[in-house]
Order: sequence, then structure tokens, then C-alpha cells
Amino acid sequence: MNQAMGLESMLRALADRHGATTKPAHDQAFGLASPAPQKRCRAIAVAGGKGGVGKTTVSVNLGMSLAMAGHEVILLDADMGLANIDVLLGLTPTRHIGHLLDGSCGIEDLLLTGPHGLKVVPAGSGTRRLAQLGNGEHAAVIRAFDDLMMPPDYLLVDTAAGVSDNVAMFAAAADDVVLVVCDEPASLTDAYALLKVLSRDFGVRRFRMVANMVRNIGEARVLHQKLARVCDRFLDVALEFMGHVPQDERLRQAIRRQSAVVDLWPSSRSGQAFKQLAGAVDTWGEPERLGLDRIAFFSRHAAAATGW
Ligand SMILES: Nc1ncnc2c1ncn2[C@@H]1O[C@H](COP(=O)(O)OP(=O)(O)OP(=O)(O)O)[C@@H](O)[C@H]1O
Repeated sequence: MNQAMGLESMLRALADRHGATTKPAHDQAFGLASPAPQKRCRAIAVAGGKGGVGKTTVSVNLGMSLAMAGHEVILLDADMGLANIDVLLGLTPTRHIGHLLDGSCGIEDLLLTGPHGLKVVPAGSGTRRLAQLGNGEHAAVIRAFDDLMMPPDYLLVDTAAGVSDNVAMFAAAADDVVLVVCDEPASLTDAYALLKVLSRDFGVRRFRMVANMVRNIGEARVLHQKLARVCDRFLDVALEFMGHVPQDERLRQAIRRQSAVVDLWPSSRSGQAFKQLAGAVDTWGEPERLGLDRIAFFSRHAAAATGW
């Protein structure tokens, strides 16, 4: 059995389990090539290792900045069981990923519309089962995005904290991984641990770093150099500097008002920084489409672990 066939049958088994429809392996959309005339969706996973470094803040504000620039954007809250994007944006979901997995709704039914047309897929909160999803269920969530009638320009995935299979799977399946780091020893060590696992075990070789809660661009670049230096020395990865978001009280105030700072105060320091980050994303060009190989790789891991 070749790799593509192996992937296809594995995904079919997953889809059958979760009641989804199946398509050929070459038609997977989450970071994978879709046949013309469907437009291509760029999947960006936002990760960080340590909790509290600003992954959700970056995901929400970057997503909304892209939406404000006229792009169609879906934001997937992949922090299963501890979801909070809907709370941050004052949205009230009636269904979540759990309903998708038990077959009681499809991916389209989960989409909530926030300001500027930003679409959100809520993960559900306070449910232990969601916090303990297996690899097969994560794969089924990824696979479900193939059923979207109108793929967005960007799919942003706010991953969980830590170095779990959840994070690894979403990061490995994405076209780009944005690593959010702040100037704390634990943030740097946890970010390094995540880079190590994603590169060594899942073949992710390129990362883009956002320095969050820094005072200025100079501090952000120093932070990037610190991490890039250890990566150069010990890991086979490229860590590109994507930009920075300053420590900004306006951002906290916006969160208390259940809004994105880019929506409420676009000309604040953080609001402008997110606009710049969105501008950077716009210059990335065509994704390299490595997701299919990585997913196949991941699926083999999952198969070995669960004895499919
Ligand atoms: N640039 C910033 N300036 C000021 N406060 C910030 C900034 N970025 C994030 N914060 C604050 O830091 C806190 C943690 O942010 P956030 O929830 O986005 O982190 P996280 O990495 O998603 O955490 P977790 O993994 O635990 O969900 C929030 O209270 C947020 O308001």
C-alpha cells in the first residue's frame, strides 16, 4: 500500500466512524491541495508551548485584522475543553466540536459570525471528553473542514497550551505554524520544547515567531535571536521573525469588553501591530503544501498507537 492510499483508507475509516462523507486523499483541504476551481485555503496554526503567552489574543486579533482587510477567515478554537474564543468575542454558541464528532451536526452548522464577518468554530468548554480527544478524533476534526462549501482564504487554528498530540496534530497539518513567545524563561523553554517535538516527531521545519507583550521591536528581535540561536545549534528548523505585539493596556481593556482590540481601538499600539502582522501574512505567497505528507505521517503514528 503506498502512502497516499494508506492515508486515504485511514481517513475513510475515520470518516465512517464519525459519520462524515469521504473524498479522495488528494482532495483534503486543511492545508492540502484542493482541485481547481476551488480556491486555496491557507491554514495557519497559532501555538506557543506555555499557557498565557497570548496565543488566543494573537489568533483572534490576527484573524480579525485579516477579515478587516477583506479576506474570508475562519478561526478554529482547538483548545478543546477550555475554549474561550467565543467568550472573547461575546458570541454564544449552541453547538461545538463535540456535536460534530458525535455526528449531530456538520461543520457548517458550527460556524458563528463575529465582527467584520470573522467566522468562529467554537470548541466547547467545561467538557472533560473534549479535553481528552484521541488522535482519531483530532484527525476527524481536521477532515471535517473538507466539507465546507466555501473554503475561506485563511483558516486560523488557536491550539492548546503544552506539547500534546492535539497541538502537534493541528500544527503538523497546517501550512504555517506561528509561534507566540513572550520574554519569560518558561515561555522560551516551552517554545523550544514544542519546536523540538514538532520538528523531530512531526517533520515541521519552518516556524514564524511573534514576540508578544514586549516593549518594542528591539526587545522582540533580541527574544527572537535567543530562540533562533538555540534552534540553529540543536534543531534542524528555521525560525523566522514575523513581528511583535507590544504590551498594551488597551488590549486588556478590549478583552474585558469582549472585543478584539483591532475592532475597538485599531489605532492603539497593539491594534497597529496586528495590522502589520496581517500585512505580513498577506505577503507569504503560495503555501508549500506539505500538510498531506505530515498528515499521512501523523496518521501512521495514530494507527500504531491505537492499533487501527
Ligand atoms: N500584548 C498584550 N498586552 C497586554 N496583555 C496581553 C497581551 N497579550 C496577551 N495579553 C493578556 O495575557 C493574557 C493571556 O492571553 P491569552 O489568553 O491570549 O493567552 P493564551 O496563550 O491563549 O493562554 P492559554 O493557553 O492559557 O489559553 C490575557 O489576559 C491577555 O489579556
